[in-house]
Amino acid sequence: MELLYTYETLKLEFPMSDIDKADFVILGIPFDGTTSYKPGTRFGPTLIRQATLNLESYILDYDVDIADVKIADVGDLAIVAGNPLETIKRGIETVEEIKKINPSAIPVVLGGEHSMTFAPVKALTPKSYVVFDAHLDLRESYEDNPWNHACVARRISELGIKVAEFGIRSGTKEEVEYAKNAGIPWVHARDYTVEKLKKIVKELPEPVYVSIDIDVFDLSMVPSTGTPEAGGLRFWEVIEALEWLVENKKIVGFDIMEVAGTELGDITALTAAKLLFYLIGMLSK
Ligand SMILES: N=C(N)NCCCCNCCCN
Ligand SMILES: [Mn+2]
Ligand SMILES: [Mn+2]
Repeated sequence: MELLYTYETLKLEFPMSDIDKADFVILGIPFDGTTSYKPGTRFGPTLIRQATLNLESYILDYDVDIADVKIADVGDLAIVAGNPLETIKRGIETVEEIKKINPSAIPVVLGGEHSMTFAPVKALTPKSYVVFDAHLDLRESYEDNPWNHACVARRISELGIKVAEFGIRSGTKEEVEYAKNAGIPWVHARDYTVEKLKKIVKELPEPVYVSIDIDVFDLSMVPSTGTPEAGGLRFWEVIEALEWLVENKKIVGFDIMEVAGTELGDITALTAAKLLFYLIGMLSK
């Protein structure tokens, strides 16, 4: 089924479901028009899908086989090159189309730069936004653009959605001030513990949208990303947090953003593909 603004792309290797029968609907948003350091996150959706070919579909520790999960993949959004706001508008319309066809499906967005997260969040209207990221993303504007990827959490906060951030190790004094005044809790990567996450997240209203900026992981695991930062979280630390989140909060959607790269089999895409399987797996258990 073709939606207004999407086109067919590489699919996962096992049979995919139709949107109306799916539990998860994958949408790629290959936009990297505002990336400020390393380019290439436009290739993220394709690189992540291709990296899943390397993985067993059976998740040992969950006893869940992703191949048995009803997943639809609508392909990638037809972006508007260089225009984040127009692309976001198309993204909002597309996620709304998906929910109209199948209100119970969980949209899964593969980025593309983090500014695109505004689209599923605006379409799904969660009460809370939990983000794993190296960056606060609370700038008012960056490089003369309020829709820059460094501003996405601020645009979401301005919708009245409760924001909580984990794995942070980059931001400006102004962003820290904004977080304080807006009541946005955030945990620095060096101080992170799952107990601190639980204490903050358990107070958040539901439903929750979960966003993973792949640069939350340590640089060694994700060298191909828009703005890489050393000192990140470990893979199983984030999985442990997500498992608790999924167990304790209603999740309306999630995304994996800022995966860049130019080569098939890039380790950043492999990290993202494993994360994608684990997220779908834990939500399917
Ligand atoms: N959310 C983000 N990815 N933020 C990145 C902002 C750009 C940081 N570069 C600072 C440049 C100063 N030399
Ligand atoms: Mn980000
Ligand atoms: Mn980031």
